[in-house]
Amino acid sequence: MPRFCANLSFLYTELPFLDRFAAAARDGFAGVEYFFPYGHAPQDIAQRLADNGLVQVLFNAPVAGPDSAANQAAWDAGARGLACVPGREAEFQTTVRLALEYAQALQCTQLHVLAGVVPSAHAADLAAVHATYRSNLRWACAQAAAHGVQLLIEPINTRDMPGYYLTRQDQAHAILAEVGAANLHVQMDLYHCQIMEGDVTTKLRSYVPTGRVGHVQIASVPMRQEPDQGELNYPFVLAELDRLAYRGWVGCEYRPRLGAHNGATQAGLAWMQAYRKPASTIS
Ligand SMILES: O=C(O)C(=O)[C@H](O)CO
Ligand SMILES: [Mg+2]
Repeated sequence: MPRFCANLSFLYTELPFLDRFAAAARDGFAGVEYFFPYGHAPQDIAQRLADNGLVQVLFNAPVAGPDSAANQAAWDAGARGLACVPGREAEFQTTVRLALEYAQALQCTQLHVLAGVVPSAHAADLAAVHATYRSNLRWACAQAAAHGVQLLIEPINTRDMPGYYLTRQDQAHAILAEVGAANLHVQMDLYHCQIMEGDVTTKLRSYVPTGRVGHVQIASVPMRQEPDQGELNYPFVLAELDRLAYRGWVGCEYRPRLGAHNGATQAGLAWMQAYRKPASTIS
């Protein structure tokens, strides 16, 4: 039976951020994830988690510096992380330190570290980009291990994030092997995987049994809406995750097709009932 968590950067966006926790709990989610908590004091978020009996499943390290407004402005301007960017290692380290402080306060054991877009100055020198990514991840994994946190890296499709460095599952698992840290795992977003590679079931069969898929996310393809339409057959895919004994969370990272008005997320959640049936009844 999949354990679904609500991505609060995509769901319930008609509500102020701190009110999305209660909405997710009301609709039956046991956990939440989102992009960035940094606009709020960690204790305010911890309170919402506690009030609603929710697990903080994961969030992202900032994509720029330690300042929340600057981070949001950088994200809005297209910044997608620093881990692979040569010359910005010190800034990368400040983002990881801040994220780990939040992880501790939120009792969150997983942190997604975005790879970043390959800077145009380094487009012809991917070896330097790769070496920076590897050494930044090694450093970050050591810091995270001291906090009992698992780091995640996520292959992302280049239609949504042009120039993003990490785009394929095999690339991500090769990085894991190179970095050699036990607390580095892959965030396998099936929406991105289908767009970049397809053959999703075979990829699940290859990688879930390795124990290195730390988190899965879902959305329909190509619309990135509820997982009950589009080219991926989620009843089959989610039953396959059960067959493979995947024990992590499944993040619902989609935009409700009814938009962002009051009730749109809840109205779109009928799909979740189907997955509460025993896997053997889904074909
Ligand atoms: O965009 C995605 O798919 C994600 O999961 C990330 O958190 C991007 O920030
Ligand atoms: Mg994702």
